[in-house]
Amino acid sequence: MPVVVNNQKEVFQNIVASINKGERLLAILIDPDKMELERVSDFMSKVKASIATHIFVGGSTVDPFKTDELIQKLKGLTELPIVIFPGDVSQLSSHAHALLFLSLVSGRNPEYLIGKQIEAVSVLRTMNIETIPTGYLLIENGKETAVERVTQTKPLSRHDIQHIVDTAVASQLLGMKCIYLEAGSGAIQPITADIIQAVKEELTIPLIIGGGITSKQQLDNAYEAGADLVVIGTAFEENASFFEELNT
Ligand SMILES: CC(C)=CCC/C(C)=C/CC/C(C)=C/CC/C(C)=C/COP(=O)(O)OP(=O)(O)O
Ligand SMILES: O=P(O)(O)OC[C@@H](O)CO
Ligand SMILES: [Mg+2]
Repeated sequence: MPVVVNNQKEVFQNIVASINKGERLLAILIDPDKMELERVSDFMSKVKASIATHIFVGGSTVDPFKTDELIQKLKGLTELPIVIFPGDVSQLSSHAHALLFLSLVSGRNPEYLIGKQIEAVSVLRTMNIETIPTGYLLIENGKETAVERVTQTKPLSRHDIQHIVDTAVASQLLGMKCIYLEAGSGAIQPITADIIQAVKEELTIPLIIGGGITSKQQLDNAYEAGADLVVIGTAFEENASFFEELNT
């Protein structure tokens, strides 16, 4: 069987089309380890009434099979594209619409630069899922993050903006279709406007921003600075009324 990977590029192309129309995209990140299946239906009715445009599913550590179970359930409850944001190969599911094919380019751990990706190929061969090559940059936020622990890598200094920009541009030159600047789940300080602006200025591909965004103001700040798609997880996990705040 020929190797993978899909000719449909719908999710990515729709992201680009939306950006070109000036739309602001918002992904709600659902962590399979933190979302009980009984709660999904109620949660998704709030998502439906919100400004969310995408569902991301993933976690830095997740029980095998939980992702697939959750995605199957989500599919009956939403029309939004469901995109896997994987911490590991065990999170791949044939039921998702797309997969962020991440490489952790801020780190120097070969497992997360190319090892997991090679491991994923034998699984991808069995599914027909759109893959979106994504350069993933972890930026320090003031406390150690789960991604740092799991990958045994150091985040980039938030003060060395030039190095962050150069890392993002190198990723684009390597052929990445998206850049994801990550402050980490529950970050004390989200990615700053200065960093977003400087990176956006030199990129021609979509820019994803996530980590530590817990207010409408912070969300708007990220868009104003140049974020194309913002990812929010923890704020929805910890504060059910955040959905209402977003709709104001
Ligand atoms: C391409 C494939 C199959 C795998 C990629 C593997 C790579 C490079 C992963 C990048 C590093 C990593 C562990 C990313 C995790 C991304 C993620 C889903 C973060 C969200 O989880 P958190 O919310 O940070 O952590 P908690 O689970 O602790 O809340
Ligand atoms: O959970 P939060 O802090 O919203 O972060 C979202 C995502 O970028 C984490 O990988
Ligand atoms: Mg989390």
